[in-house]
Amino acid sequence: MGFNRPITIGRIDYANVWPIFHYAEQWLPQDRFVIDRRVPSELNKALHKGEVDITSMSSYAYAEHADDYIILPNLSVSAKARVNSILLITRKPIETVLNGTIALTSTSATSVNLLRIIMSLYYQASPSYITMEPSLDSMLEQADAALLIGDNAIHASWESEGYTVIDLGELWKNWTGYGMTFALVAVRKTTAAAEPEAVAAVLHALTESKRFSLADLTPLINKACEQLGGESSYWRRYFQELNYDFGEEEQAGLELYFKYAKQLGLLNDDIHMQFFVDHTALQVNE
Ligand SMILES: C=C(O[C@@H]1C=C(C(=O)O)C=C[C@H]1O)C(=O)O
Repeated sequence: MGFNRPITIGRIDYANVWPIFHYAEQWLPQDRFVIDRRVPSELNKALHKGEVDITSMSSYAYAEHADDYIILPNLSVSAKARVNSILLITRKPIETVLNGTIALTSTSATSVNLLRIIMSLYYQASPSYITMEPSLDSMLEQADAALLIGDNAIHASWESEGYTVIDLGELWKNWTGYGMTFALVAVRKTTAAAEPEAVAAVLHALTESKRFSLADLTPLINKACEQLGGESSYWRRYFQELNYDFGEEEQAGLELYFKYAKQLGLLNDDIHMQFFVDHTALQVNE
């Protein structure tokens, strides 16, 4: 029983998902699929409310409603170490920050909770937190440090002379030995049941887009320089240091994050990740 309407796909409105979406958008027919671009925190809510059917989203927000969602396999926004766009930025000594106030971007779910985990379990500190729109200057007027993600973090890092900048992907790697998965692509269970072929088509388009993008980063790098500024060498390294897979290694890192989040009361339940299986790919030979 299919939907009598187009399938809505949520696209994170940051450069970090470009490899997964760049080509896919052109390949998915517009009469069947609608792309909705928003920041992660808005897409997280939209999936929960059913305003989007399939979306790139915060891995933390997936976990909050894991029973209602299914993960599209081997797609993510992860980092093996440095992520370059999830940054705690301050002008003050770290001791002041640990005992002070941190402004958190309103656009994130994974990274704000990663920071809480790092503060509690790594630094054994309990700073105060306030949530704000992502603007470094106003955040640092009201707090001792700011957590930014995505394009806002990238732009802030280009203007960060004289600031201390902590890359949370790098800190997580040095602390735990694991990589970190910040975003996943998930589908509502009801959509996967009603529209398995459409979901399989989206999975195929995103997987092929990732493959094409990573085989030749130049078109994405040119687009990033044009739309977001910066040097092509920056963007080449940015896309190369991100990791778009979600295999055993990435799952192990994310499972540790979920475990710490539960330990701190940031998640209620143990998470059992469920993956979409593309039955349309199974050929029956008679
Ligand atoms: C690598 C990133 O990963 C992301 C971080 C997210 C979060 O903190 O909730 C959500 C999606 C991604 O945008 C980034 O934002 O730069």
